[in-house]
Amino acid sequence: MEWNYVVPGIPDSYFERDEEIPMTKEEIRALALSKLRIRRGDTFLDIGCGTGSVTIEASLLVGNNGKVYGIDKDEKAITLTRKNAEKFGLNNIVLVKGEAPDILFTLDKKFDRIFIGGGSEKISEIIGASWELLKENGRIVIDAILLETVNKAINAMEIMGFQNVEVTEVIIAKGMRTKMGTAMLSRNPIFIISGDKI
Ligand SMILES: C[S@@+](CC[C@H](N)C(=O)[O-])C[C@H]1O[C@@H](n2cnc3c(N)ncnc32)[C@H](O)[C@@H]1O
Repeated sequence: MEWNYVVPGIPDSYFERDEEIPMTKEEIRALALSKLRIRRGDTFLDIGCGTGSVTIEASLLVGNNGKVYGIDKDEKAITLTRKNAEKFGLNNIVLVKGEAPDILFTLDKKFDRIFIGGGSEKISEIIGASWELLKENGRIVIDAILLETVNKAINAMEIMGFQNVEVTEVIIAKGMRTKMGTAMLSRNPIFIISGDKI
């Protein structure tokens, strides 16, 4: 599979899927990647890589001089992400099966950018660990569905000392053709939380 465009937002249909494994959908993914402000050569950590769509896009954005680490507690998610990495012909990706936050301390690596797409039950601890793993001037982005996760994430980010903490709520509606015309179907709201380690 080829993606030669310089902007993120690979169509969802380009990815191998498994009905048991969730995926960050293309519009939300494009926004989250934009908030991450990824640079060529960055070292990127994707916590809860799921289907691998964020891992794949980050891999393309950091390029051959960069590196992407994908973590998931579910072996099936790791296998699916690997399949997608192969489908897109990417070789700057390292996949590790394990549960955050514990697995994060075994990586022995510092990161320029961290994305948290899973792990809502332990979000405070995962944000704490991410602070330790982020380089100076590193940036974190968290996708959340639950209000409780947003609340915990903001508190944890403030306690750790993240700067420029911002919360964006996104509600995507997609057009669906009906006999009468095009009806808009809303998806559930997603919160995108971002901050800097300065
Ligand atoms: C919404 S999905 C992420 C989708 C992914 N961003 C993508 O683009 O395909 C969340 C993932 O986080 C994983 N997860 C949840 N809690 C975790 C934890 N504590 N440590 C590691 N992975 C976790 C789940 O197994 C699931 O695959």
